[in-house]
Amino acid sequence: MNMVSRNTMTTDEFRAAILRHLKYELGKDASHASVEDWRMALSFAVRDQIVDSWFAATRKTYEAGAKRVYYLSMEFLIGRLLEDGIVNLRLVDQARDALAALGQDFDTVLEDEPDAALGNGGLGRLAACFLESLSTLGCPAYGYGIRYEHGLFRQSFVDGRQMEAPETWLLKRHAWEFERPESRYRIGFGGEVSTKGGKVVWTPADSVDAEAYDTPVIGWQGRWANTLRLWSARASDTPFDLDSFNRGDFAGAAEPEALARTISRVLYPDDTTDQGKELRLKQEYFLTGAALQDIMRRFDSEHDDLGKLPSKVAIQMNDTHPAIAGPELVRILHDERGLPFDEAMNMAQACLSYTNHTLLPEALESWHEGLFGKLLPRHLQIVDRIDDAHAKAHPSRTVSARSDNHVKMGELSFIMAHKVNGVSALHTDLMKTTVFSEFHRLHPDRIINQTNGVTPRRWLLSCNPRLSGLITDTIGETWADHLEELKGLEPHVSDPAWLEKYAAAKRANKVDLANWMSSTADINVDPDMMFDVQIKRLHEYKRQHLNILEAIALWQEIKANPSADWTPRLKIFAGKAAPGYFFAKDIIRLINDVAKVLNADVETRDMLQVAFLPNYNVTLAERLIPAADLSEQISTAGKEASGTGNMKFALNGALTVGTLDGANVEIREHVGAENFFLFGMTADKVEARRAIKDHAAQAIAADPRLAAALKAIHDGVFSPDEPARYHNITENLSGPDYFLVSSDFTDYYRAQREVDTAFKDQQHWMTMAALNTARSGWFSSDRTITDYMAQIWDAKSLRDS
Ligand SMILES: [N-]=[N+]=N[C@]1([C@H](N)O)O[C@H](CO)[C@@H](O)[C@H](O)[C@H]1O
Repeated sequence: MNMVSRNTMTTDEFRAAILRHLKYELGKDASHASVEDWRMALSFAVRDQIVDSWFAATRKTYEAGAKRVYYLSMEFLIGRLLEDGIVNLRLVDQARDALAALGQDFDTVLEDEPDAALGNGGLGRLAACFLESLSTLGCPAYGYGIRYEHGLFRQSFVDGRQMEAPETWLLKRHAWEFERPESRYRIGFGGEVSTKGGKVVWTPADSVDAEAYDTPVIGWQGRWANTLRLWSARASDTPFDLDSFNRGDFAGAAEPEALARTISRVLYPDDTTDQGKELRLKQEYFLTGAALQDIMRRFDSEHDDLGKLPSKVAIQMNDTHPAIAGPELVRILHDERGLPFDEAMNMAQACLSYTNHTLLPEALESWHEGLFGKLLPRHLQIVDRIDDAHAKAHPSRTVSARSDNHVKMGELSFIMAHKVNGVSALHTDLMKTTVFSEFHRLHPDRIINQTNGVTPRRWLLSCNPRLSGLITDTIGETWADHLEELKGLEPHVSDPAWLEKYAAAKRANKVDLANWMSSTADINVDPDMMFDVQIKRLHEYKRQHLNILEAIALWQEIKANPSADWTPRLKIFAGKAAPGYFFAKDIIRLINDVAKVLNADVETRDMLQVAFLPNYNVTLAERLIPAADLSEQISTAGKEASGTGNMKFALNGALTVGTLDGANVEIREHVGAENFFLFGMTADKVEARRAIKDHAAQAIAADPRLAAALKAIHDGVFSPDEPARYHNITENLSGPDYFLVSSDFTDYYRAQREVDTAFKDQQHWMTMAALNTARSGWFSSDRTITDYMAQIWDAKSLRDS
């Protein structure tokens, strides 16, 4: 059996460590300690071991003069870190037993930790999974991001409407960051560009300081740890204006610090939408400028030959948000280090690579030259020279980084990157045939695919201990960082006794979720219902409104045929809408209004219920995914670049009902078409259908169920006190319906009835579920990062050296 080394710390040693930290770090004795005190004491005890690995990894990297990967991202959706540390250090039993010996409940202590919600959705969570895999693989790396005081807003519902409140993770103590006052950089904005002594000099008008906060990121078995360095904004000069204070202008006195801190105050809550706000551009340059100064300082401290830079530094731009890294690195190499412009440009390009995460036009960042030039006058000049150099090298080109008085960040990133990747096979193909088709013609080898992945430590081992226990009992433990070994489960799937255990794990997870829902959200559900789950950001292309439309049609069918052999189903929704995205917020309200009617309907509620759980975040996902039977991945084909929730569900034995979009395509290839409920138009069919003027009306005319469901919404069945409340939705779905909800409805309804039939045969269903788990090993972020290391970064693991 493939065993993994144990953590040698004993429960007694661990208990002593917790007590030592409680006394000397928190100044508390056990009898007066709060749950937060115990959480902090436990965290410090875990952190001790993480810091040991961290120091060892840092030392090894320096001694080897190794190449480092720098992952620049405006988002790192970390979630909680305590359990992640305990699981990666293999200290679960010791922690649980040590706390029990101290009269404390492990789960209660874990529950006390706030989520670090420093991201919007998939892009941010991917960055966090990538850092954990970089550490697990022992690849020297830094994540660079912003230490937002307020992460993604807290969501609640009032009369079914989304309400937003500031997120306040920093109001609670946490043990995972080390302030680094010595790592502080000045970031300039605005001002003048002049030439002095033949050299171009940029003299910023304003500046803020970026101060570093380091969080160690531990890998599997604690064999390596890398650094997540988050920047916090500080006033460059005097943070406090004493003169104003003495004049009694107290607000004025605090203004310098308050203004500076604005830059790292809050995360912009938009997922796949370009905000285009000045503060956002300032945030992007703040992150990138600080990161590049830090990267160059570290390089200079180890190397005195600038020519070595590309062989020691690999910089990944997580979408276009840090795309200013191109002009900034050229500015440093040309203006400050004196390299000729073309040489500086080529060297920068050799260091830089760019990941595109979406094709949605509204998400592709572009800045008006007025704003860009005002904030970054020298960078605008450099962008123009970069664009001119590219035009000179490619006279036939029809694209540029500068057009319609804007700086196009996608085009700039493409020109400044030596490799550009998409995040699923379909998405990468669509990049080559749509938004980047001309660039692909000019640079046929630059676009490559790196299908996303998820870390199996958080998304299986930690969040689903029952299933993980069964897997380990069956194939040993090395699957945790060799996820392809899950294939070893296949021979056991046909063993009824084994399958029984598999089913029991799923059922017990569902019971846990049902208990949690009744205790926290006062929703009482039967764990034998099918748990049908759609959890992701609210967006029309993700089609949560198609899902609720199907629920309404099913409800109407059940009411028409109450005695039919229906499959009891609970539809669970969770997800936030960007505060300014009103159509998405109306979809949330509609789902809550439908839930109110359906859950109160005594004739049908045993057959169909709907629940929208508030404040979706990483921790709620960890609670929902292990308990799911059905995973809703129903986006309009060609719109979801990859998806990563889809991978987490398949890994945890939820069957997918989905379109051939993003990574759904590859999930279906890996798990087998017979273990996937496919529906809907393919990406090429979508374009053709959308070209038909009245495509929605045709679909509605052809499907009475669809017509009846839309009519119920339109007539105010779910909003009797305001019948016209959802006319904007019904008019959209029977009119423009850009995301083809109506045109895909009939096939979706058909697929859902197939799901109902399949779920009745639990033996068959669980067989399909177990095969999903067994065949999802490829979707580990360890595989993804291994490929990035080989095909983009040319970086090596130092873990076992
Ligand atoms: N921005 N962005 N893009 C996304 C997600 N919304 O964060 O990136 C994710 C990570 O690559 C993708 O899985 C997802 O399809 C895509 O829409």
